[in-house]
This record gives sequence, structure tokens and C-alpha cells, in this order.
Amino acid sequence: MPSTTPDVMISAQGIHKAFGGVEVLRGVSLDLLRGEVVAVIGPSGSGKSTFLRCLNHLETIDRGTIVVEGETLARNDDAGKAHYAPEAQIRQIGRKMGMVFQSFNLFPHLSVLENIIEAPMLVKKLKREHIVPKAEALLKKVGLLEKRDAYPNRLSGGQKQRVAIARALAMDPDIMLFDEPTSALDPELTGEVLRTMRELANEHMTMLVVTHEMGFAREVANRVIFMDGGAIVEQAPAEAFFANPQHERTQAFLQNML
Ligand SMILES: Nc1ncnc2c1ncn2[C@@H]1O[C@H](COP(=O)(O)OP(=O)(O)OP(=O)(O)O)[C@@H](O)[C@H]1O
Repeated sequence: MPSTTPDVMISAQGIHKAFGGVEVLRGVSLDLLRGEVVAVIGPSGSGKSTFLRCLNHLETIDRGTIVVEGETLARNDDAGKAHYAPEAQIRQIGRKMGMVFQSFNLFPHLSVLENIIEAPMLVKKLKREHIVPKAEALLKKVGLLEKRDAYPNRLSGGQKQRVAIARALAMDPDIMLFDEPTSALDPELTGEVLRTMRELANEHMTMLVVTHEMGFAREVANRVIFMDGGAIVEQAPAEAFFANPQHERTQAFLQNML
């Protein structure tokens, strides 16, 4: 049974997903708790991004249950196939989660400020004068207020990613999902993005982070999940995970990464 207590922000149970007959998620289950920072690590192709994208309905699942803050996004029907909530409910559930992508996905034809206020105005129907001060406060928070009127092509990768984080936060999500947020950045630019994420974690934002940054997983995450071959092989509190990995596949992976 999926857990629906209020402190479980996302409950995903027995998630299966195949692309063209190849199963890339083989019964993945995870409860993400309020205020938790969970890092999902694992080799390339292990299904980490696909799992994250399923939670946010960027991919549909074949089988399993996804409950977000007590609201069911998908659950198995009598035939054991995933059945989704009606479209309006899917959209409402989607708004509980902010997503940050590896490739930033900023609108190139909009200024930094316009990128941030676009969704609150279009989706939440907020008035411009209401959302602009908030957008400016978010830009200040990510250290980019002076870039308010710049266009994305004038920003570094790290700056773009911080704008993308501010943009996601402007929708007031309860949960932030990060899909390899620093993988497209030059090494010297990852620190500024990780710092912003660390600040969010310190403010007790609930975060699920697919990452190759072992330092971030070790220092910021409360819990680390290791995926391999479309399944969760091992999970533990971050300190225990790195100090004493139990599974030999985890040990081999960490040996390569650290
Ligand atoms: N849209 C898609 N169509 C077909 N196959 C896909 C699609 N998306 C992902 N896959 C495949 O699913 C598998 C899991 O991919 P996924 O991106 O989830 O892995 P990952 O663990 O996030 O890897 P990486 O760390 O390299 O990003 C891979 O074999 C990938 O090629």
C-alpha cells in the first residue's frame, strides 16, 4: 500500500517503465519525506533520469503507483497497468514539483526576469506587479539580481542554471526535482550551482537530486540511493552509505567515482 501520511511528499511504489520493449525501470519504490534531500546516483543508463521524469509525469509509467502529497497521480488498474488521474488533476499534482534540467531549458528569447515570471503569470494567472518583486527576490537569492534584464545567451552555464532554479522556485513548489543539474557545466561552474542547492536544502526544501556529484551527495543529501540496471540496489543515510557501502556493485561504482 502506498503511504499517504502528510510527511510523505512523494510515494512511488513498484514503478515499471519500458522503452520499446526494453524495461529500464524494474519495480522502483521510494518514499520521499518532507524536508528530505535524497541523492540518486548510479552508472549511466541505470534509469535515474527516467525515474525522476516519471515522478513529474514527463514520462508515463507502465505499472506502479505514484502519490504526491496524498494525491494519486497513477495507480494500477485491475489488469495491473498504470491508470492515470484525469488531466486537470495531473496538472495540479505537477505544480507541486519544480524541475531543474541538465540543459537549463531557459527560453532564449526572454530576459532572465521574463523567464522567471512567465509561468506564474500564464499558469497561476498572477499579475505582473505581484510576481516581479518575488522574481527579483529569487534572483537576489541566487545571486543574479544584476542579470535581471540580460538574455540567456549572455549568461554562463552556472548562471543559467541558477536562473533555472529561481524560475522553478517562482511557482512555489513543495518539492524540487533536479536532473543532473551540474552535468552540463564546466567544473569551475558547478560550485555556484551546488551552493544554491545547498542553501535550499538548509531551508528544508524537499529535494530529489539525480547527480554524479559525489561531494554533494555526501555533504548535502540526507539519504543516498544507488540505482543500477533499473532497480534500487542500495540506499542508506548519506554518511553510512559512503562510509560502509554494502553491495559489491555500489562498492565498485564508488571506487570509480571517488
Ligand atoms: N525517451 C527514450 N526512449 C528510448 N530509450 C530511452 C529514453 N529515455 C531513456 N532511454 C533509455 O533508458 C535507459 C535509462 O536511461 P536514463 O537516462 O534514465 O539513465 P540515467 O541513469 O539517468 O543515465 P545518465 O546518468 O547517463 O543520465 C537508457 O538505456 C536510455 O538509453
